[in-house]
Amino acid sequence: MAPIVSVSNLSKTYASGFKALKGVTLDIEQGEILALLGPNGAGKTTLISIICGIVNPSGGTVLVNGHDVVRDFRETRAMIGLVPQELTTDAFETVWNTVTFSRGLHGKKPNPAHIEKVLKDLSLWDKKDNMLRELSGGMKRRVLIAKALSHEPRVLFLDEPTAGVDVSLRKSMWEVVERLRASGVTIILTTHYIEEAEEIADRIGVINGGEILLVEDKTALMSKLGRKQLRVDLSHPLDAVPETLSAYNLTLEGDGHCLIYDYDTSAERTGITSLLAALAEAGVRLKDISTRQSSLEDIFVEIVGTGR
Ligand SMILES: Nc1ncnc2c1ncn2[C@@H]1O[C@H](COP(=O)(O)OP(=O)(O)OP(=O)(O)O)[C@@H](O)[C@H]1O
Repeated sequence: MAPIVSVSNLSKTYASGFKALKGVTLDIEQGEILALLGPNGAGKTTLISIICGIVNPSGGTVLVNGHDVVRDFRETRAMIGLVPQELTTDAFETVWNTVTFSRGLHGKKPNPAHIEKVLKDLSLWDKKDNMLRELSGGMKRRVLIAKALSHEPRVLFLDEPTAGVDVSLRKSMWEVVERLRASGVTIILTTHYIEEAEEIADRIGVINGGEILLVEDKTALMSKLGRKQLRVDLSHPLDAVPETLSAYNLTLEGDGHCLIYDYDTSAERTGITSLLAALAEAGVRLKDISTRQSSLEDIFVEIVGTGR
């Protein structure tokens, strides 16, 4: 299937001369959840803004369902919903009117039944006649999502949807995202919460310094770059790693009370069995052993740190 969004060789130089995007190429598949991770200033918002037609590119192209975002602006904009970081609508307007108005802005005919469904899905139905200023922060965020869904977009961009949101609301927003995906909407989210990407994304894109460093299936990424660590707590501290264990690349930590062994999860043999035998052979007595899997966060820090 052709990608729903196709970005090729996209660049953006702002009027100040700053190069925010340097030749970004990225295909987004229909129906997936793609999380874009990157440090502050990486270019995430710039990329999203160009796809949504809010910022003009300096070079390259973006196609949404085959339409160019610059040339066929109306068609592409109608297919996209954008949930920005902040609510900028009139605080004295009601939820119902705000969301209904949003639909009209995209040139769609009124459809009260759709607006009702969106508000119900987002648990905002009982607040439909409230003014925005009467809502809690979390409800205001859900209004932003409702606005973005008002015109039935096929692609939804969420720019840090859960920044500053409490844990339970974050989980309920993830459920909303999951339901949207189940209904066929393609979702791209930027986030600083790596745990969020780990939880809900199908693919992870890492962007830094205006360049895409990697786009990969989440599970494949975790198993390819994920490493495991075996921690061996010792009954008696060691001054140094015994000579006979030098082949294992062990590190001694905790004032000699703990040996750390890094191993590759994808390797056929992890070497754990022979390590444990070698430890016994060397007369090293164990108190406890535990393992730790590197998280997406460890992987992210490694990728961004080395710029690979
Ligand atoms: N209008 C502008 N004029 C000049 N430079 C800009 C403009 N907008 C953004 N930039 C610069 O482009 C770079 C990328 O910004 P962008 O907002 O895309 O990053 P981001 O990845 O979304 O960051 P954050 O995670 O902090 O939201 C930053 O260095 C920023 O200062």
